[in-house]
Amino acid sequence: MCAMRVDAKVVMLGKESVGKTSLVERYVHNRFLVGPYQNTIGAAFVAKAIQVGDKVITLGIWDTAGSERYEAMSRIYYRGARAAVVCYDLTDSSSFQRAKFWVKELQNCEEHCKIYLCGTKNDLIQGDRSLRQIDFHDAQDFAEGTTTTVTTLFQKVAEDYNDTALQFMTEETGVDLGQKKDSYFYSCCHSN
Ligand SMILES: Nc1nc2c(ncn2[C@@H]2O[C@H](COP(=O)(O)OP(=O)(O)OP(=O)(O)O)[C@@H](O)[C@H]2O)c(=O)[nH]1
Repeated sequence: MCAMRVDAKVVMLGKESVGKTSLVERYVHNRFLVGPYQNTIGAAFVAKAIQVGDKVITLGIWDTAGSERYEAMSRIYYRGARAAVVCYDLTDSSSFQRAKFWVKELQNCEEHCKIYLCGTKNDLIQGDRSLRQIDFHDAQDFAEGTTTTVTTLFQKVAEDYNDTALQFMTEETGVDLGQKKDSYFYSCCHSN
């Protein structure tokens, strides 16, 4: 058996039932789980290799449980993460409050973790605009850019990781790097 070497740890955070597991399932296995909702207990791990230019970056994705009951455990999973995908349900304003909580916590505790804010269940608001509870501009206040699909979101995570890794290498050799970006946000509006 051959174990996969993980280059970057990625953590999924957000209120329960916002769709973190569905997002990871969609991205890694290209499927949407049907049937009754099953909450994540503790956390689940999956690794995925992504081509970035001529390199292959392997993301190790920790899908945490959203229930506040598991909050202390989620903290263990974000330690040392290079990226956090913080999810909120576009039809649930309380999930946006919870997302803000995680963003603040990551900003305070994980200075090298890049934060990607991700609005989920876009299909529901496409079907009925009145269901939208979080204004695009509210999310934009937290975001520096947008991606539209799950694939582009994780591709961006891998590319940003690659750029930062290169930056650290250059720093060590003492070459001038120009501007340094430590932490910023991306917003993604799809779960497909
Ligand atoms: N309509 C719609 N439903 C979704 C979407 N993503 C997830 N769901 C549904 O929302 C429910 C919760 O999805 P999960 O992916 O299990 O949510 P989670 O954030 O992992 O939940 P926890 O494990 O409790 O933290 C399930 O019934 C999903 O089918 C989406 O994009 N659109």
